[in-house]
Amino acid sequence: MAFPFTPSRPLWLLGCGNMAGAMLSRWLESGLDPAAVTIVDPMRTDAPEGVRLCAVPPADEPAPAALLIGIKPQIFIETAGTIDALTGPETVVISIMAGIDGATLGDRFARAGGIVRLMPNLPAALGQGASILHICRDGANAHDVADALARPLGLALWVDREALIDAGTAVSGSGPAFVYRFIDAIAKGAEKLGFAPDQAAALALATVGGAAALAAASDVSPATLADRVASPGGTTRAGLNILDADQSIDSLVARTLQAASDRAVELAEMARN
Ligand SMILES: NC(=O)C1=CN([C@@H]2O[C@H](COP(=O)(O)OP(=O)(O)OC[C@H]3O[C@@H](n4cnc5c(N)ncnc54)[C@H](OP(=O)(O)O)[C@@H]3O)[C@@H](O)[C@H]2O)C=CC1
Ligand SMILES: O=C(O)[C@@H]1CCC=N1
Repeated sequence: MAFPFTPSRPLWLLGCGNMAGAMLSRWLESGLDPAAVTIVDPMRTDAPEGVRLCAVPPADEPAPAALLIGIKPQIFIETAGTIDALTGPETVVISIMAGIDGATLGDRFARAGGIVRLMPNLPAALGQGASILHICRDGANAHDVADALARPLGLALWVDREALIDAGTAVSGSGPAFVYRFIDAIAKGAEKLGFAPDQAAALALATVGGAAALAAASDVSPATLADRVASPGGTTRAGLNILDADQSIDSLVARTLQAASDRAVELAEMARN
C-alpha cells in the first residue's frame, strides 16, 4: 500500500530519536515523500534531506493526517496538552511509547479522530522489524493509516487485546536488546576458548545471524533445527545439556520478559497518576 501522506496531508513525528528515527529512515527508503514529513524534536540538529525539522510544534497549521508520538513515556503527561492541540478529527495519533495505555491516550487526546498504539523494534531500520498494533480509537481511517506505516518496517501484527501490546513490548520491542546480550555472551565465551576479541565477535554475529536466517527460511521449528545440529552423544548435546538443565534458559528468558512486561504496566500506572 502507498503511503497516505502528502505535503497537504502530512505526517508529523513528535520526538524523533533512536526508534522513530529508525522508522523514518525505512519509510523514506520505501518511498515516503520527505516533503510530507515534519519532525518536531528540540534535540535534533539535522533531518533527512527534504524533511522539515522544527524545535517546537509549528503554529497555525492545519492538523496533520498522522502524528507519531516518539518521546519517552516518562515525559508524556507534561507533553500531552501540546500534542492534543496539534490534532484534529482528521488526525490519527500513533503512539510508540512503552506502557502508556489506550485509556490514558483517549483521555488526553479529545480531538484526534483515531488513536493507535504501535510497538515497533529497532530492526525496523532494515525492514526486518516486528510491530504490534492495536486500535484504541477507530476513526480517521486509523487502521489503514497505521498499517501503511507498519508494513514497510517488517512483520505487522494487529491485536484485539491491548494487553498484548505490553507483552509484545517485552518480546519484540525490547527483544533485540536481549538477543544482543546473547550475541555478546557467545563472543565472551569464544574469547575464553581462545579466540581473539575481533574473531570472537565476528563468529558470534555470523552464527546468530545465520541461525536466525535459516530458522526464518525453514519449514521446521527451531527445536527441530537444534536437534539437527546436535548429533547423538556429540558436542552440541553436551552444550544443550547445560542450557536445558533445570530449564535454565527457558526460566531465565521467561523472567527477563516478565520483568520487561511488568515495567510497561508500571509506566502505564505512572502516567495515570
Ligand atoms: N528504542 C527502542 O528500541 C524502542 C523504543 N520505543 C519507544 O519509543 C519511544 C522513544 O524511545 P527512543 O527512541 O529510544 O528514545 P530517544 O530518547 O532516542 O528519542 C526520544 C526523542 O524525543 C525528544 N524529545 C524530548 N522531549 C521532547 C518534546 N517535548 N518534543 C519533541 N521531542 C522531544 C528527545 O530529546 P531528548 O534527548 O532531549 O530527551 C529524543 O530526541 C519511547 O516511548 C519508547 O518506549 C518503542 C519500541 C522500541
Ligand atoms: O526500553 C524501553 O522502554 C523501550 C520500549 C521497548 C524498547 N525500548
